[in-house]
Formats: sequence, C-alpha cells, structure tokens
Amino acid sequence: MNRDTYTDIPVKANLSGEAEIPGSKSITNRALIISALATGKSVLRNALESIDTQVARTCLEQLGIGISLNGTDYTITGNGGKFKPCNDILYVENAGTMARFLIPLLLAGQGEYTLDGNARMRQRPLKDLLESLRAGGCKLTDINGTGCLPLKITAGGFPGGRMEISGRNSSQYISALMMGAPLAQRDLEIIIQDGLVSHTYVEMTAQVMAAFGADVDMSQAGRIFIPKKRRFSPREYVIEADASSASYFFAAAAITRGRVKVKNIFRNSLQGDLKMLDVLEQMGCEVVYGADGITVQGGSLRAVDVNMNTMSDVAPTVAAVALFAEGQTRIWDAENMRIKECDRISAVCTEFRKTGAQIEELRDGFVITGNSAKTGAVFETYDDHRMAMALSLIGLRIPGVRVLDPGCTAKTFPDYFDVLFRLIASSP
Ligand SMILES: O=C(O)C1=C[C@@H](OP(=O)(O)O)[C@@H](O)[C@H](O)C1
Ligand SMILES: C=C(OP(=O)(O)O)C(=O)O
Repeated sequence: MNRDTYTDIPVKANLSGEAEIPGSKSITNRALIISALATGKSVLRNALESIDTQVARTCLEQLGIGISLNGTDYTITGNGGKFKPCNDILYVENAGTMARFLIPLLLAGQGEYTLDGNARMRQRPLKDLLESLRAGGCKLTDINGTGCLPLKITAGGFPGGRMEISGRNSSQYISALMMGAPLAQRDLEIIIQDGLVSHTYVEMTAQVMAAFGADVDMSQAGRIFIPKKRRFSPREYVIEADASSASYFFAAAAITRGRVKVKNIFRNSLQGDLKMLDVLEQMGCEVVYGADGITVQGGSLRAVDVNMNTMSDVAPTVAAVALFAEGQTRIWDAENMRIKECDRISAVCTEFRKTGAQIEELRDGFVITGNSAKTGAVFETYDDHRMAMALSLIGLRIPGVRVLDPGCTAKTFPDYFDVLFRLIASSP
C-alpha cells in the first residue's frame, strides 16, 4: 500500500445531488467471459474500466480473443472458447472473479497455462474449486502447495458431469463451473454442499448466461443443471451501474441526512448488493425507485441487526452508516469477509477504533455502537478499494479524516474520489 498518498475528507451536511457510477464489475467480467465463449461479435455497453476488468481483458487477449474499446463500450470477438496456448503467465492481480472464473475454461484450452496473482490473491482460497475439478479427473497443480495461486493448469478438457462443490467460502467457484458449461464434455450438474454464500451472484451468473442464450436450470435447491454444448450466442448487452459502488453514495445520503440519486440502476437489478437499500430503509432512510435511478433520502438513523451473508461487499458501507445510528448494530453471518482483498472484519474494527468508536469483533461480523466515534483519524486502507471507500464516508461527519492510498479504489472504481468531491462541490 502507498502510504505517501492520501485524501482528506471534508465534513458536509445534507449532501444532495446526483452521482453517475460506472458499470458493474461482476456483470462486466461475466459478460466478457461469456462473449469470449460465444462465436462472433458481442458489444458490451457501459462496461466498467478498472483494474479488475483490465485484468479480464488482458487475460482473454492473451488467450486469442479480440477486444476493442470505444469509451465504455467493448466489442468482443468470441471464438467459441477455442483458446490458444499461452506460455506467458496469466496474471489476475487481486481479481477474485478472474482467478476463479478462468480455471474451468483453461482446462478446455490447449497445453499448459500458469495463472498467478498478487501477494493477497496468493492467499485467497481456491481449494474447494480445485478439489471439485480434481475429483472429475482434471490436472491442476497449486505450485506452492497452498490451495491458492500460482496454479498450473494442464488442459485436458472440462469434463462436466456431476460435480460436487462446497459453497461455503465463495460463490465464485460455482459461477466459474457454470460459465464453463458450453465447453463441458457432458451435461453439467453442480451439487452445492454445505450451503452457499453470496448466492445472489450465482443467480446473476445464471441471468447473464441466459441473456446470451444458455439454459440454466436452478429449479431444485442446491442443484444447478446446464445441458452440454449449448453455445452462447453473441449479442449487444447493456451493463447496469455497479450496486456495490453505488452503496457509498446511498450511505453518504444516509450519513449526512442528504438526498442522493444514483443513475442507471433500478429495482429489478441483477445485483444482490442493492438489497442494502432495504437495510437503509430499516435504519430510517427513504428510498425512491425511479425510472432513471434510485434516490436515498437520509433520516434519523437507528441501529439494525442484519445478516449480510448475501451482500458482504457492502458490510463495510453499512458499518459506516451504523456509526451514526442510535443504538447497537450487529452485522453477522459474513465470515467470508475475512478472505476478501483484506480481512475486512478485522480491518473495519481496527480502523473504526481509531475514532474512539466502540466496535466488537465477532467471528462472522461486528457489533457497532452508534454515535461512539469522537475524533478524526488517519485511516489505513489495506490495498482494499472497499476499505478506502467505506472509511471515506466517516469523514463526511467527523472532522479530520484522512484516507491513505486513495488510489486503491482503482480495483473497481478508479474515479471514486472525483465523483464524491464533485458531488460535495455541487451540493447546496
Ligand atoms: O461473483 C462475483 O462477481 C462476486 C462474488 C462475491 O464473492 P464471494 O462469492 O467470494 O463472496 C463478491 O464478494 C465479489 O466481489 C464478486
Ligand atoms: C471481494 C471483492 O472482489 P473479488 O472477490 O472479485 O476480488 C470485492 O470487490 O469486494
């Protein structure tokens, strides 16, 4: 992390205005992969340009896929998943999506591939996915024996068939298997064992796949069935604004008792993180779902008790709001926050305490005492975009907040601080 750069956050009451948020990371990376597997030209509109999606484009280009950019529109020439051999390392930085999504596809490629990531991605698990694929006969070598990257993938086909996999640690494993379905040698039947975290992302995968012509049957709980050799069809596809990125602006309205509209995102979103709006409603905000976006009006804030299993990416955002709510907020059932860009449970507790706030660390979340923060602080951000964005919100209410390494938001939202400061400057 770069401790030499920082951003100071100005206090602002009643923040009001409109924010334009870039496209969804999760949908962009799914649509990129699916377009690469289709045969022919697809156009993705309002795609996200950020480190996580650049990583996706670079890896796909290394595998022989043509991708051109025009602003936020991508044109992808898919080749039916006939990926070319690649001697260079496929480097995913710290993009969990790409670290997981590429594995089944590379198995169906040619020769041997090496997949690697940054120091943190080398600690984030792949084990459940590797075990499930190895049980189907796939050759996958975790080079350091850690169950993580770097990984050597020996292409020998993506077998499909009945695949059992744990869904406890990450839903990305399940999405990865699903998107490999058109390359599978047999019908793909995924049996999810011991629960499924972040399940709305699996539904998102099914919906984006269906938009490109796939047939995904999720009618039975814990089972996903996708018939073999049903190819993706190329198409033009519009990507909605990123709900996790939008969460900081909704929260800013809540914290400052302002009124903020985020454009290009709607009630019927594919993104489960939008459900944080229900949490803000419970906390006392008003939410208006409009024809061109969603508006949050801040109110008098009260604490909540909330299970964040399906939307752990926005748990640090809700935690920042809880700091200004009356009563004790408990955020729980989100243990996999510990295996994200940093251990977000521990990091939120450490940083919030710098303000004098009372926060109790749980195994799977935290308990925050509202209105307990007293002073500004210099916040570390752990090379984690969501830590930087969530912590910045505290500075809207408490003077003297400095966020270190603001550039780390580039993982999913390179212009976050510009958008925030523009909104502050234009607010009455
Ligand atoms: O599939 C996806 O696009 C994602 C799934 C979630 O991860 P987990 O399933 O590991 O919780 C989420 O945290 C991540 O930011 C994106
Ligand atoms: C956890 C995240 O990302 P990923 O798992 O895709 O790296 C995130 O964006 O908060």
